[in-house]
Amino acid sequence: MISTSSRIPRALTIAGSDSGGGAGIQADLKTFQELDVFGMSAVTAITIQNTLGVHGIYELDPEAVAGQIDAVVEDLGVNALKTGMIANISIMEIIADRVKRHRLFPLVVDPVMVAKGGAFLLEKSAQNTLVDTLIPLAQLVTPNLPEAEVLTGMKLNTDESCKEAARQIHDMGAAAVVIKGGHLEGEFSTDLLFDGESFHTFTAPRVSTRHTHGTGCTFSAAVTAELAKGRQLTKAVSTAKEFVTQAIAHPLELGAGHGPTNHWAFRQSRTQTVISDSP
Ligand SMILES: Nc1ncnc2c1ncn2[C@@H]1O[C@H](COP(=O)(O)OP(=O)(O)O)[C@@H](O)[C@H]1O
Ligand SMILES: Cc1ncc(COP(=O)(O)O)c(N)n1
Repeated sequence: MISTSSRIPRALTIAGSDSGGGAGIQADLKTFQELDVFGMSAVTAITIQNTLGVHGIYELDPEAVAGQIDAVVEDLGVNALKTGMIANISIMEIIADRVKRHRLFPLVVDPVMVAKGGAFLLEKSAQNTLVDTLIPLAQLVTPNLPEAEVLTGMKLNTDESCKEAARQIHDMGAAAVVIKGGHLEGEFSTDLLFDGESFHTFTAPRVSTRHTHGTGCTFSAAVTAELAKGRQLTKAVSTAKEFVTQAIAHPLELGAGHGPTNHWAFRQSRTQTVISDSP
């Protein structure tokens, strides 16, 4: 029998564990699975977390993070990877080392800094280290608005300022940038992609909901899954936008706080069949 394993797209997430299952490693693996991609993980930190917030963080030894990356790369192979919560500079530096050593590509960097509840998921002094380590290695960086402001030092309150920020992050060495518009207000939620040559916008109706825990993780994981299948960047971002929009629009209403999104909503939106009662 001919082995088909080499044709199965495989994606790696390097991120923090969210015990509540809505963000981090758990959101990434669910998203990979929903998009028919085999998911693998390298955990950077374990968070004690639920919909009410982050109640504790246990950072892993950088060598433990590197060991997980080496183990999956050397045996299973990685078609695309993403980073999420990185916790500290030592972990960031060892991830950058492994990306270079194994020539891992394409790399999606979600520059996770602060959880929606306010907890720091990356030590503050490491925020700008991203610019010297991982951003220059990235095929795509996916900051939300506050993260783009930290990276560029700009106040982002107009379309033109967002475009300028995207240009600046591209100039830091990233091949492409998506500035996500979830933190804005208005009828629509629009994300701005700059691929080094042109700008593309991805717009969906804004859903009025408190269940937006893990939206950024889910979006960047969906882009990574699509890149693992060999999709072109604009198409991958477009599918990811559709995935996260469905996940937000069909909330599961779990937990007493900011609940998770619905990771199976995208699949259901594609497979819904019309049931007819005629004989
Ligand atoms: N209320 C919402 N309605 C529709 N889309 C949203 C909403 N909030 C966020 N999004 C989308 O979810 C994705 C993640 O964005 P955002 O929430 O800004 O990221 P993060 O979780 O990193 O803060 C983006 O595609 C954004 O447009
Ligand atoms: C482990 C982990 N990674 C990322 C996030 C960010 O998600 P959000 O901004 O929705 O809180 C999180 N809360 N926890």
